[in-house]
Amino acid sequence: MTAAAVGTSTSVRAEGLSVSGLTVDYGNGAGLWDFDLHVQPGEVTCVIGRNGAGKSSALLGISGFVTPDRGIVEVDGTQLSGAPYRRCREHVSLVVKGRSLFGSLTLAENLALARIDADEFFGLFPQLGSRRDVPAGSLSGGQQQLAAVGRALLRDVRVVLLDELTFGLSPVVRALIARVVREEATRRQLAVVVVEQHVETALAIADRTLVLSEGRTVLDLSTDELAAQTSDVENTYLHP
Ligand SMILES: Nc1ncnc2c1ncn2[C@@H]1O[C@H](COP(=O)(O)OP(=O)(O)OP(=O)(O)O)[C@@H](O)[C@H]1O
Repeated sequence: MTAAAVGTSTSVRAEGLSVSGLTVDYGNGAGLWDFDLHVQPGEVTCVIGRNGAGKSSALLGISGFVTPDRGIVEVDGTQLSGAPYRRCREHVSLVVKGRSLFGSLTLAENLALARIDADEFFGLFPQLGSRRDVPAGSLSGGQQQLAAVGRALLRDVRVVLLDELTFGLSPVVRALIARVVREEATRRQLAVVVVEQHVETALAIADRTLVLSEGRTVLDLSTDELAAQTSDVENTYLHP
């Protein structure tokens, strides 16, 4: 990776998240090249592809946790700049793989730290109500993932990036998360990007789906187009 290529400027205003030419070159032949994306407020875009395709690199480059070699990231027409914590605080929620709560703090304390309205949160996930004052580290994996997703969706941001949000979860919890993400994207007019390995999740929540292979976008599909070629996409780009 080279020094930050993302500076500060304002271009023609486009609502939502716009990414153009995002390139993350790890210097070992792997990474992400010339990644383009536009997600309008209220839309969900899924990014799918097999292991190592570059999906996480896209989210890390957008959020600034990895410094892109090239590319422009804009939220509502304003180019993002600055350290990752600033980007995440002001514009972007990012849920990474694994759990992203403070394990020694209670669920309620985790929410307070992110300035989330607890009533709104427990309205989304009433099944977590009884776990409110339990240390987040002692919640089950699925409960922690629900909490991390809810916290990301309810923060005062315009863009939500979710990496493998259904990884390792039961079908019931996967369906619950998918429903909440879809509903909150619409209700809060969020631009949401979801990295996924399951076409079924993309079919359930996405307006568009990008398929990555070896660091490049090989397909950009509407949900109808994805439904029409699900087995081709799975056989060519998802299965080993
Ligand atoms: N810090 C790094 N240094 C060197 N190579 C890296 C680094 N991070 C990722 N890579 C490589 O870049 C490529 C893309 O990785 P990335 O994690 O973005 O893929 P992914 O599609 O998210 O994969 P997975 O589904 O397995 O998480 C892979 O070949 C990976 O090995």
